[in-house]
Amino acid sequence: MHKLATPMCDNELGREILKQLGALQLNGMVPPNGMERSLVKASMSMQKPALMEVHMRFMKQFSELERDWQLMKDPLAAKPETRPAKKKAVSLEGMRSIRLLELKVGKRYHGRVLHATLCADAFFLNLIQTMVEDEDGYAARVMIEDSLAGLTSWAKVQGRYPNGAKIAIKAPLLSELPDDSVALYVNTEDDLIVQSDFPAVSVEVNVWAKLDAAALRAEGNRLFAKQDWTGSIELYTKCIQKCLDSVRRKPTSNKHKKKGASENGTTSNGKVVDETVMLAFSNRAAAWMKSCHYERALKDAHEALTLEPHHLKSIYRKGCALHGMQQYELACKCFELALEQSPEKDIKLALQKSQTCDMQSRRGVYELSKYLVGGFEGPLPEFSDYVGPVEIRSSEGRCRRGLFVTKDVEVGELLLVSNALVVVHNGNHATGKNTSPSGRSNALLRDELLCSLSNLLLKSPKWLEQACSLADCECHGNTKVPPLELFRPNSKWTAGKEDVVLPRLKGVLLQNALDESGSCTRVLQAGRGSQFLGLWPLPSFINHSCTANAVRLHVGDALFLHASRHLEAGEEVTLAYVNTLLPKQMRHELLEKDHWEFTCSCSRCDLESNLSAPLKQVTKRFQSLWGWKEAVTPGQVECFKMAKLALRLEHLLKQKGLYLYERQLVRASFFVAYWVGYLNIDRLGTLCVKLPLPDMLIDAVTAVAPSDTMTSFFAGYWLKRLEEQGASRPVIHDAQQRAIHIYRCVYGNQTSGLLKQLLEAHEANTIL
Ligand SMILES: C[S@@+](CC[C@H](N)C(=O)[O-])C[C@H]1O[C@@H](n2cnc3c(N)ncnc32)[C@H](O)[C@@H]1O
Repeated sequence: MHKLATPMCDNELGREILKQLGALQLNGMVPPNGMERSLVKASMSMQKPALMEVHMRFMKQFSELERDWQLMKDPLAAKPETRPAKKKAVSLEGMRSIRLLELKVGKRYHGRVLHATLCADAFFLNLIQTMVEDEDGYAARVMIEDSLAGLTSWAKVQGRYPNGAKIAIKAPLLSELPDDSVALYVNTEDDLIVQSDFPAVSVEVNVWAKLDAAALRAEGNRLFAKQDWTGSIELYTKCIQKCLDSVRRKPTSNKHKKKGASENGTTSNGKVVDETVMLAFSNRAAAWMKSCHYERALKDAHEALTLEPHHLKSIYRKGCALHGMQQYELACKCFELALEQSPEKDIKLALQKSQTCDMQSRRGVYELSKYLVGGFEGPLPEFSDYVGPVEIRSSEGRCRRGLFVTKDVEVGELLLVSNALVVVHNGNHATGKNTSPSGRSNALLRDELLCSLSNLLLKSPKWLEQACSLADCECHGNTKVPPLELFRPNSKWTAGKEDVVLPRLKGVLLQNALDESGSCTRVLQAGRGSQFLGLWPLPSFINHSCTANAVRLHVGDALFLHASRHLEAGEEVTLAYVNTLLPKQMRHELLEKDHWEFTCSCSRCDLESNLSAPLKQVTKRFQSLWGWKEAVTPGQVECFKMAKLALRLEHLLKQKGLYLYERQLVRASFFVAYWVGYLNIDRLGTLCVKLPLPDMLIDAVTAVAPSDTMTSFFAGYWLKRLEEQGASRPVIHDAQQRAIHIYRCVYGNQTSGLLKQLLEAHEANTIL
């Protein structure tokens, strides 16, 4: 039964209505359970169509409810009431605009105003609820808390907040609701101003109208110094507009305009029309840069240079914008040009950075050693993207597209490097194009990621096109193979006409966002939370396999993809989306839980399906014992049971007469059962003697997941054990070579010395 919350209203009539509504509920005349929940759920993602649909359904039911009640009480009272006259002394003076998508959950925006249109009929339960749409077409649910006094019926509420009315929300706050959803919260009615109450935008215009162009630029500089990039951009824009308006008004300026006017109305004939406008363009370029709008920064730097070709800061800013767009070669040229004018340290450093990135993106050579040893400490570096010997191609079956190698590739060879479009961390620090620190649940991480992504895509047509090229949940026919140029630094790429809607973006994230889990994932992130969720464009084309052949190594926001096996030219590159050292049924459950929306039918899954009934029983037993999997030292009884299960499996494998490779695949699925036996060899005695040698298990897990943490951990453990037992030198040498090979699968083509160092560091931490 749907339950109405306690009303916020102390009005007699309001209480009466709610009491009557309560009575109606008992007669079954209530919105179905979950209706309100669907509304808030829909509002979380600001998907206008979904939000509207639930809102309308709710509205309809609510209005029927109220009409029934009115008719019951007094048939005449059912007529809509007129809007109560309500005059307020309101002012929006000095407040700057903000858009819905710019709002962050939990942050109140003082001094900002959200201009919007009511796009649904308002209604109320314990507070007034309605929907607004901002000028970008994004919609949100609004909850007006302190608003019931004098508005005790649906008709009155609608009269006060009529559909289509323009409103302004002062100091907006996107607030989290108890069920993890978000809504725009307005604490008092005074913060929500309906248009007829105020002379809309004109107040704001008047404030700035009083200032001349130089004062507007100075005001922009002041906001820039306060790191208010959006605010400074607004003021530089007003300054530019003012200058251009005055130029247009002067008859002499029209002559300039005819000769070589750019689209902004400035001249490109080398003569400086107005220093103020040039500086405003240049400063706005800096502000765009700071908010990661690199294309816009480039355009403004270009405008400034059209007016003053030798303006040092504009040349430097143009270089920075090009660097941000991964046009490293062109960026270097700008910095070299700037250095000819002034040997400033900042310019030298910028040149060095662009040269390094240029080299990395062309040759795929990265210096990772200092992040691999030394506990991954130190500041996070910037790595450029790199597209190695890979291509995107149509893939068979349900996979649509996939990533394939274009030549034979050896173990450890770097296939690509990709920086996150967006990433959110469940921990402390975060950097990158668009990252945000938090301490949130998985669902909220996803929402935060969606919010960051939708903001980011407004900033660059290239990022937008990259996101649009990815698959979404509904398989909306996205089988087009995008050109690799879209992902390659320094490439010539021209923007298409991509557009994206939020529901599709949500689908894109569900299908492509990667986290820290999976058998072929290693994370090196100094000082960050270990949990993250992000979107890396090119790696999003890699399909899943339960015997994957590549590994992703996360260093900061960069994802390094290495081959973890030898690959032949034309072979598909695969990653394990989930932990693959588990039985088929558990792998499939994990894939399903992670919203991947496919059932893996790789040869390993097929093999396990073919072993059907007997393997099913072992799996069931394994799952029931799996509860204590994380415990390093489970009780002796559990260890005994697990080890016995491994023996039962060995018996089954013998009976079925499988090939060695097939046996390895199945053993790897029950890795934990063997592992517990080996770890407790001293406690379990004769039982463990019957288990196959640990070398066989290492081979099995290497065959399935050469880069899994467990694989390298186990190889390191066994090496240490052999040394302690005083095994012969050749035996220890072989174990060491095998462990180093496994480390190469994980960390890529590092020197043998470095891999040995890593192995020793690992051994020191091994629990024995
Ligand atoms: C990260 S995308 C991989 C690229 C995707 N195939 C494409 O065309 O863009 C993940 C989606 O690819 C599909 N996929 C990945 N691996 C698969 C597999 N082994 N079998 C079937 N579909 C798979 C699923 O639809 C999955 O949700």
